[in-house]
Amino acid sequence: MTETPLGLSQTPAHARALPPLRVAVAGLGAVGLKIVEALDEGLDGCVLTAVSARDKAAAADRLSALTHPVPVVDIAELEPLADLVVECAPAALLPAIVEPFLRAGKTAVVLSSGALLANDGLVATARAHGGQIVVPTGALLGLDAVTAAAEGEIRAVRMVTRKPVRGLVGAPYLVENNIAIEDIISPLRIFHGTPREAAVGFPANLNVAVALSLAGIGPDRTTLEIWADPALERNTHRIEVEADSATFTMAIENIPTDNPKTGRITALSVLAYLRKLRAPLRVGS
Ligand SMILES: NC(=O)C1=CN([C@@H]2O[C@H](COP(=O)(O)OP(=O)(O)OC[C@H]3O[C@@H](n4cnc5c(N)ncnc54)[C@H](OP(=O)(O)O)[C@@H]3O)[C@@H](O)[C@H]2O)C=CC1
Ligand SMILES: O=C([O-])CC(=O)C(=O)O
Repeated sequence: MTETPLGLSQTPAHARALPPLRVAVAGLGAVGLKIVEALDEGLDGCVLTAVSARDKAAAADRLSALTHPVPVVDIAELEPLADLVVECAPAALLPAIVEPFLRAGKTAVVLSSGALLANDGLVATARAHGGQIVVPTGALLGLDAVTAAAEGEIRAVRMVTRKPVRGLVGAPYLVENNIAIEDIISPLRIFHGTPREAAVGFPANLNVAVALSLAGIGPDRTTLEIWADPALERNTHRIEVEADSATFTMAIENIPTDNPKTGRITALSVLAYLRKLRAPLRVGS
């Protein structure tokens, strides 16, 4: 971690006094493995206590270098082992991972945020049991500003996503609409609609658009364009917000992980969130 001006990377006294937050990670791909490795190296106030993976033998292999080994268990076995779960698995597994934690009044950090729209009963579950669903900023930026603007009136939120072809190939929307992008030689707009529609058509690509919509004016009023660009190496998102408090434009170019759909900053966003939970000074909301 970069040393901060106020020494935030040092373990604060009160974090040492509180029992560490027990963290489970569900899914050991591009996001999950990075989070697991960082927790194993040590993150103030948190301790990794369990992970879940599709192939337990392969997971044990991937985790063999950990200093503090943890059990690899089925999704259904995670909840008793942790206070908080980080969901970073395929979107279809979202309810199975998150619901037990919410029912126990615990926290679920959700990366497959697009799947929240088809599973919106989870919010009622969280409310009924005192649990909390956290959608981190993930591969995006500026959700603090969008939620602040939403305390006033937001008139419009527009997002334009441009991705390398390899990060989009195979998306259900492209398959269903016979849109071939493998051989394009110039940028092609492949989608214009809402985050709600994109969550169905691009379930592994546009979690960020749903997160933005949940922060602002919702998945039906936010507008979204998706472009496939053969010249791009990075997933790029440009966002414009018009509100009664401010007008702002934000842009991010995400360096991909081994998974071309997922930017490196995604896992770091979760680590930053976890670090803030027990920090004596919290910057950003
Ligand atoms: N909110 C945001 O900003 C972002 C969200 N995402 C989303 O986060 C999620 C994780 O992304 P990423 O890490 O890149 O995805 P990966 O595909 O790299 O990893 C997903 C992992 O989940 C594992 N998995 C599959 N089935 C199970 C199971 N039954 N139990 C436990 N684990 C299982 C897979 O195992 P195996 O490899 O063996 O199949 C794989 O290791 C995705 O839904 C992605 O769309 C991604 C980027 C940004
Ligand atoms: O939306 C996602 O799930 C991932 C994404 O665009 C990115 O990493 O830039």
